[in-house]
Amino acid sequence: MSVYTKVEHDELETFLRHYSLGQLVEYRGISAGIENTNYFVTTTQGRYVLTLFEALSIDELPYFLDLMAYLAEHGVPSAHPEADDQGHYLRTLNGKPAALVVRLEGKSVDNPNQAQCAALGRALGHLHVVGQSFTGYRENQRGPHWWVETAEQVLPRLDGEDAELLDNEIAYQKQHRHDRLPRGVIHADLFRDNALFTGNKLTGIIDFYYACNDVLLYDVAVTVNDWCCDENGHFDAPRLEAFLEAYRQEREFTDAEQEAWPVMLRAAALRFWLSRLYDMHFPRAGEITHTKDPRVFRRILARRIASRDSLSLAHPAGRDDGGTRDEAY
Ligand SMILES: Nc1ncnc2c1ncn2[C@@H]1O[C@H](COP(=O)(O)OP(=O)(O)OP(=O)(O)O)[C@@H](O)[C@H]1O
Ligand SMILES: N[C@@H](CCO)C(=O)O
Repeated sequence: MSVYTKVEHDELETFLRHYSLGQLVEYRGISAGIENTNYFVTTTQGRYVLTLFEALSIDELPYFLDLMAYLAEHGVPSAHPEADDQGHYLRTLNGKPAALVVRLEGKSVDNPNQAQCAALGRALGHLHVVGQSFTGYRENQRGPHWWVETAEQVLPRLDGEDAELLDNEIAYQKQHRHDRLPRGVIHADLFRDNALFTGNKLTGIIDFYYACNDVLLYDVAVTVNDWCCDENGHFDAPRLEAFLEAYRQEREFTDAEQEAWPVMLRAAALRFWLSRLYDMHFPRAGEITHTKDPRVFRRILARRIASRDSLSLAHPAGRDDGGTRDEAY
């Protein structure tokens, strides 16, 4: 249950007086999510999500809230933040930075179909295109420097094979620079639990709190590693093709991106293997965790290493059998 900061009825009523959103009808805590405290809030005028930010600082938050507003205004299915009577998206509630955003219809999907992958691919392509004109800037806090620092912390806790795989992958990634790849705003955490659907209609992308400016192809790789493969990391060709085809309708991949694809899929797998390893070995005090299994991303990484010669953006179905080489990991 992720309600770290309790909000009483009167506190919420007082808070809502700073907005033109009508009277409070009801509210309840949301159990999903790990980072922040979230409540569903219904007023006489509409339905909203109230987030109390538990870790991000007040200085960091305008980037995310301005980005969410910008994307919602530029045709990316997402939730627009609500401005208060001073025109600000951010206020304070119970000592925590807090924001209200529009509550989207729909639910996340555990087993997305081709049509849902296509809807998401199109939305991500559109986000990457319109994001080019967003003026905010934020470094990726989970980029190569973070990989190296985090690997140093988790390595002593890993067994020999895992430690070797992690060490080798960091060394491999260091040999690859991506200076020629298109960059811009990326979501950076577009997993299945961060998109809502009603049927095959994508009602919105949520949880922009890892968004940053980085390589666009990395965002594509993060997303397909979660949406378009099975639990062993095998790509599902129809879903992968549906995603990439729809993405391409918004933005064509460059030759440099085609070339970098196998490396990028590995980088994306490494990032989430590392964060899950870190969360498992160094749980935050007082956190009621929904700890996610690091082994899923170890398998995905091993699979991407094994199938490196067959991974292609031009022919995504390729040959993802990985031969027998991944047995070595
Ligand atoms: N705008 C929205 N509309 C509808 N539901 C939302 C919206 N924003 C969040 N939710 C719901 O709240 C849940 C938690 O939100 P979110 O994933 O942003 O949590 P978090 O704790 O901020 O992030 P994380 O998942 O990274 O820990 C989501 O799974 C979703 O059910
Ligand atoms: N999407 C992440 C957790 C939140 O950042 C994961 O599945 O490991």
